Amino acid sequence: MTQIISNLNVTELIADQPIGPDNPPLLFPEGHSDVPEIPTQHVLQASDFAVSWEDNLTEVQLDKFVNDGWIIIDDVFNSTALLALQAESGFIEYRDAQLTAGIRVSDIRGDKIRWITENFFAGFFYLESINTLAALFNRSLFAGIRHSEAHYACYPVGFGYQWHSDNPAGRDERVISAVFYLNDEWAANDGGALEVVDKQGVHHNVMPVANRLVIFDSDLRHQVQIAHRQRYSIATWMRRDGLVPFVEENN
Ligand SMILES: O=C(O)CCC(=O)C(=O)O
Ligand SMILES: [Fe+2]
Repeated sequence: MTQIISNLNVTELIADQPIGPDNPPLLFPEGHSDVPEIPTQHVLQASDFAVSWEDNLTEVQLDKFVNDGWIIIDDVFNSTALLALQAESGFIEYRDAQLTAGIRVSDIRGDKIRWITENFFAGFFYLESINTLAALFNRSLFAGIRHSEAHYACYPVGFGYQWHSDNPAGRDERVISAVFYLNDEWAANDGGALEVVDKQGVHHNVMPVANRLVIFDSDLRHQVQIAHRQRYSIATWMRRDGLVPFVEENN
């Protein structure tokens, strides 16, 4: 099975232009002699993930976040960035998510995950863009975020994630949670909604549709309803503690 094919050291992500669902970004090993020289090809770069967060986080949105604890931003990235994230999410090797060190409880949490490190390509640009969103939350709401972390997640058919908050009891390092969805043409009968209880106690169902970012206070309770179709996302947390270098086990 492919190890990390989006490793920056060994691969280069090249996107044809124009790219579309039938022509996704391509991954080629560095120095690979068979790579075609197509002059219109575009190497993915951080600027492809530039988002004008100020335009999305209007006063109305910020007020809603303060009062209700959650907001949705749709159509977040341009199609190049979205396709690159979708392609990367489909290629990487996932591992079983853990609840506590070494213990897996798939009745509670059925997702398979892969933490995003600098060895990722699209995912790392995503995280950099999220950091500019965090800076905006710091400027406008004094959120006190010092770094962000994120993992790709894949929920197999028949799995969800039971009610929880993203800060385990006695912890408060996670300030804001954000989940970015990657699923084209997700229908209501595919299940897999994120059900979140807002600060007023109202339940909301959020469908995991591509290019949608749902942002919520990490203390809000939420669950992922059982998915009837494979469900892809990037779960993201903006944290108040300093950056801890992420060391991934090589197993
Ligand atoms: O994928 C989602 O909609 C939410 C995932 C979640 O709650 C988590 O990973 O903590
Ligand atoms: Fe969660």
